[in-house]
Amino acid sequence: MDKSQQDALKKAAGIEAAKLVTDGMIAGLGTGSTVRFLVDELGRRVQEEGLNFIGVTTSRRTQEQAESYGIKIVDVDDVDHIDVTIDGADEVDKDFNGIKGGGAALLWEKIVATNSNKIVWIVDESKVVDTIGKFPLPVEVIPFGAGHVIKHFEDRGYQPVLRLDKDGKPVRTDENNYVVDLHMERIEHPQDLAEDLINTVGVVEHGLFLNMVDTVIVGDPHGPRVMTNSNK
Ligand SMILES: O=C(CO)[C@H](O)[C@H](O)COP(=O)(O)O
Repeated sequence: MDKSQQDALKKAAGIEAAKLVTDGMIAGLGTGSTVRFLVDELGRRVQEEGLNFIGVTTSRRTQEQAESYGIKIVDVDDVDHIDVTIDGADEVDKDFNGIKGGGAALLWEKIVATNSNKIVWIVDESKVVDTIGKFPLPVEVIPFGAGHVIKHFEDRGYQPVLRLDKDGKPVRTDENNYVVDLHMERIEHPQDLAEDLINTVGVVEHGLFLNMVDTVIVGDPHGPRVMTNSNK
C-alpha cells in the first residue's frame, strides 16, 4: 500500500469516527496523522453545521489544530468525565491489545483514555496484526538517568533505541521527557512486559494499551470496518 492509499484509508476511518461526536459531548482527541483527518472533519462540522462540543486533547499539536477550527478545548482536569476519546494506534491485535506512542504522545493519550467512558481507535488496515511488537514499543523515560534505564533494557534483551529528532537531539514529549523505542519484533506476553516496564524506576509510561479500547474503526478499501471489544 502506498502512502496516498494509506492516507485515504486513514481519512475514511477519521470521517466515520467523527460521527460519534454529537452536540453537548466532551470528546477526547488523540494525536497523529489519522487523528488529523478526524479533527479536520470535526472542524468542518463545527464551522458548517454548528456542531457544539468540548474537546480534551492529548497533545499540544492536536490542541493547536482543533483551536484553529474554533473547537473549544479544555484541560483534562477541568472536566469530570469524557464521553468518548478517539485516537489512532500503531498496532492492534485481535485481543484488542495495542501499541501507541509513535507520535510521542503516549502519556497524555493514556491519561485521557483512562478517564474516558468509551475509547475508539481509528487505524488503516495495515495496523491490525496477529502479534504486536513489530512496531517498536515507545516508552516515556525521565531524562535524568535515562542512560541507566536504556542499559537496563539492553540487559533484558528489549533492544532499546533512544528516539532522536532530525537534528540528532533526543525527542522530547509534551512533558519534556525522552522516548525510548523497544525493537522487540514480537511481544508474546504483553501483560508481563507492561508490568516489568512500569516497575522500572525512571519509566513514566509505556505504549502498551492492553484491552483498553472499546471499538476499532479500520479503514479498509471496501469501506470502514468496525471491530467491537466484547471482553471489556
Ligand atoms: O499513538 C500515537 C501518537 O503518540 C498515534 O495515535 C499513533 O502513532 C498512530 O499515528 P498515525 O495515525 O500517524 O499512524
